[in-house]
Amino acid sequence: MATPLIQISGLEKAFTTNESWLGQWRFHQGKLKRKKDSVHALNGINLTINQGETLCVVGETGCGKSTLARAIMGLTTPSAGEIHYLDQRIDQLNNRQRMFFRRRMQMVFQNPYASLNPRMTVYQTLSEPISFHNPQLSQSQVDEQIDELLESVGISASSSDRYPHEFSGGQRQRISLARALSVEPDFIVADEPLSALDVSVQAQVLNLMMDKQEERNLSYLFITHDLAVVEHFATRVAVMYLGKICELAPTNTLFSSPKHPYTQALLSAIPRLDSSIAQPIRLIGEVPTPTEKPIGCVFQARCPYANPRCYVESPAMTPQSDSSSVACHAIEEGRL
Ligand SMILES: Nc1ncnc2c1ncn2[C@@H]1O[C@H](COP(=O)(O)OP(=O)(O)OP(=O)(O)O)[C@@H](O)[C@H]1O
Repeated sequence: MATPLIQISGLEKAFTTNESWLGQWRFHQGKLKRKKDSVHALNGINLTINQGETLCVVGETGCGKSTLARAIMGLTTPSAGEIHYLDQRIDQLNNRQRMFFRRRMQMVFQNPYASLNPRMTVYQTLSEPISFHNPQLSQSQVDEQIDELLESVGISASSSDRYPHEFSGGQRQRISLARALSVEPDFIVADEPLSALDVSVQAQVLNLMMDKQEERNLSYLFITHDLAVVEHFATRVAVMYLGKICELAPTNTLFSSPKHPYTQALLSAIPRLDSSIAQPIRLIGEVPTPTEKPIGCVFQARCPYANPRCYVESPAMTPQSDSSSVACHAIEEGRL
């Protein structure tokens, strides 16, 4: 039985895009009115991440994947909803209260060069979190941990006095991973950690992450656009569209029988050698702007199965017989 590590319920995030008081005034029907413009990045996310699993989040650009990751890590404050780490609510913590969770939860970013301090050597980058979270360790114990950590991610311990710019992209991402692992977390959020790397290096970093997961029973929230990586790496997959999850399923189930029309379109775009597999599904219609809070199903404008109900009522995530859950009226009504 899977044990939930992170539980997210009703998570919403709206960004105000015209913060300045002056910028909020508009002429509307001959009258001057004040209006804050918002981008609704997350529109009610419910999600559980279990201990030891890799939950991959996929969806097209701007659907809210990074905002979800940042909200979990406390890097952006949600507008509504709750996030729990085991039985502790963590979305309202101040910096001091969050300190314990910084140790338990770490993040690896897309661009390893931007996320490493260029003025710090690898030794300094790693010794800071280790010493901060383990004040009882002597200097020689810290040094020993750094050497072990570097060797474990395939970086020679003798290069610890070098700066980030002296390493390749793949090596820098390994150092970022070593920094995340240095505090022995339970959970790592990885926001497109492979996209800045070339394909052979991607495979090395991915294998390293899988090894570390096995060694330490780590849980990952892994954001990627690469469906081949998802198929290889994920335990479960959450498909997002316009700030909502439209399908959540074990990886095999999702790839063998995608249910939501958006998931079907997304997976049909994967090039396959087998020509008997159906042609890519082309989605028609525009992606609605996230400045308007969606009414009804978020996918309505592009869905070939949309009926009047889809324009007024938001579909709830409904469990299916094969352990997946889908939010779609057409499936619920047996039209798909
Ligand atoms: N700080 C911000 N201020 C205003 N709008 C923002 C901010 N951060 C994100 N957004 C908006 O929120 C929406 C979701 O953005 P987010 O970065 O989470 O998407 P994403 O799915 O991670 O995209 P990508 O795959 O391109 O990284 C987008 O419309 C984006 O423009």
